[in-house]
Amino acid sequence: MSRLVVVSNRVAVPGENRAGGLAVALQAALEEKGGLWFGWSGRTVREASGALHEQSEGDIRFVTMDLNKRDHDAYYNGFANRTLWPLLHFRLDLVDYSRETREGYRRVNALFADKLAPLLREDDTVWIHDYHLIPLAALLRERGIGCRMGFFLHVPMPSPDLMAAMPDHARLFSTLYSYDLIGFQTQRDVERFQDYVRLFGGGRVFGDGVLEAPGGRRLRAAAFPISIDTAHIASQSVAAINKPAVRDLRRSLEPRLLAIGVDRLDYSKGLPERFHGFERYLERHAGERGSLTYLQIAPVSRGDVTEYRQLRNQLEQIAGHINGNHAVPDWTPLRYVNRNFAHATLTGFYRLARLGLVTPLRDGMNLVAKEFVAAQDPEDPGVLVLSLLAGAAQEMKEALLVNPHDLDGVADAIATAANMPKAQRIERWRAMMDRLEEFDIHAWRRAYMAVLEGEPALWAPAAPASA
Ligand SMILES: O=P(O)(O)OC[C@H]1O[C@H](O[C@H]2O[C@H](CO)[C@@H](O)[C@H](O)[C@H]2O)[C@H](O)[C@@H](O)[C@@H]1O
Ligand SMILES: O=c1ccn([C@@H]2O[C@H](COP(=O)(O)OP(=O)(O)O)[C@@H](O)[C@H]2O)c(=O)[nH]1
Repeated sequence: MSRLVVVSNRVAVPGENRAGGLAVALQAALEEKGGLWFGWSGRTVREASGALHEQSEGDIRFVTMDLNKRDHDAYYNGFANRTLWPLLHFRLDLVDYSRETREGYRRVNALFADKLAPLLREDDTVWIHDYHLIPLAALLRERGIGCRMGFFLHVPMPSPDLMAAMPDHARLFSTLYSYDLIGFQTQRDVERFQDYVRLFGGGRVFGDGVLEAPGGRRLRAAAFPISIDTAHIASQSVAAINKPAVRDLRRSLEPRLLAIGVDRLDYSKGLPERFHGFERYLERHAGERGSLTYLQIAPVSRGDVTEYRQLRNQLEQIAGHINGNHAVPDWTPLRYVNRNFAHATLTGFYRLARLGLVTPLRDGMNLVAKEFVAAQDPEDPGVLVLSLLAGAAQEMKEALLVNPHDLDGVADAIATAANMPKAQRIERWRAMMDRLEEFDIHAWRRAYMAVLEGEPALWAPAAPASA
């Protein structure tokens, strides 16, 4: 059996407790089979980039690499998060492109390849993750690595015309042809990538997910919707109810219902729109005022990037405005917390909540939506209000699906969820939970690996027949 080597920018090294679905999901995926996890150490150093650190936990060996400030600025803060992130989230208006950060991105990817290549064995299976590392397979192949290599894109694939708007797009995106399998979150992402290959990428698209690159190399592209460790989260949420932070939250709410949002502080998550939607709920459903408290957990993310700092200021202003207008001496409608919470604690918060608010403007998947469902009490589950524009909406049709730009729609969905009879809540929850139990994070890893390792598997979580 070949060894699994996972490569990602963000690595959940033991003791690390940072928000982000990729690290949470890959940790769960690696726990089952073990392997090597290679990536950035999370440290920016004064010296030259490239020092390696190694540690092990269980069957997982972690090897991480330091980056210096110049490289980190160009690669992570710059090209990854100011060029590719907005582009891939359909935000051409926020794309900041510079040749300098593009070169920094390439330089760091080349360093990843230099440091990783000597650690690889011929029969390894290498699984590279996300937009930070698009050219890595091509760079490894230049260094003589011949083993199977797969890529998984955790974020959306936008329409081809948007991709083609990025200067020099073909130079970057054509490096994807060096992989054997490219995984996407949804079928729509696959289709948009196929359109790009056909229209701008000089390649051909065949049935069954097969693509042909210019020059004749063949590879596959398919959808593998990422998931969560459903059974683990369900049992964690029961135990978490006794954690002091969860008990304190419950005590502070009574007798009011809780609506919860948990998102990195990122413009893709639609937080200003959600706050405004909540305010619209307070106005449109004035009779219910005081019956529900909205807790938004929003740990600061990518705080060195200008757009993220501006978002933080904007949210502070909107939150102040909402509470200033609607709070009464014994009730604050919106609790806005910029702290990162341990995953286990969050499961307890989810279980307390009657509503989960997940309304991104675009999201590759959104694991919080799935975690919220997995953490509910089967006898008295909460209701998920979910954006149509999150990848998760493709599989979670029993949520209350909303367009996050439609503030009245979000307001009314909050009211509907708050008043939904128990029988209907149970019915909707059960359907989503059944699917999450079947297609959990382990099924995701196995399905991807089965295709990458050459044994085609059917991975199509059946969409429910009706909403
Ligand atoms: O590593 P950071 O810059 O701190 O950001 C955290 C992660 O954000 C993004 O997560 C995505 O992956 C999730 C799991 O597949 C998915 O549910 C979500 O929709 C995506 O936004 C990013 O893609 C990761 O690389 C980051 O580590
Ligand atoms: O304070 C926090 C906030 C979030 N998360 C986790 O971060 C992940 C966020 O993943 P998601 O796919 O929803 O979005 P991303 O941040 O990856 O874009 C989820 O597993 C959350 O439980 C966490 O551990 N602590």
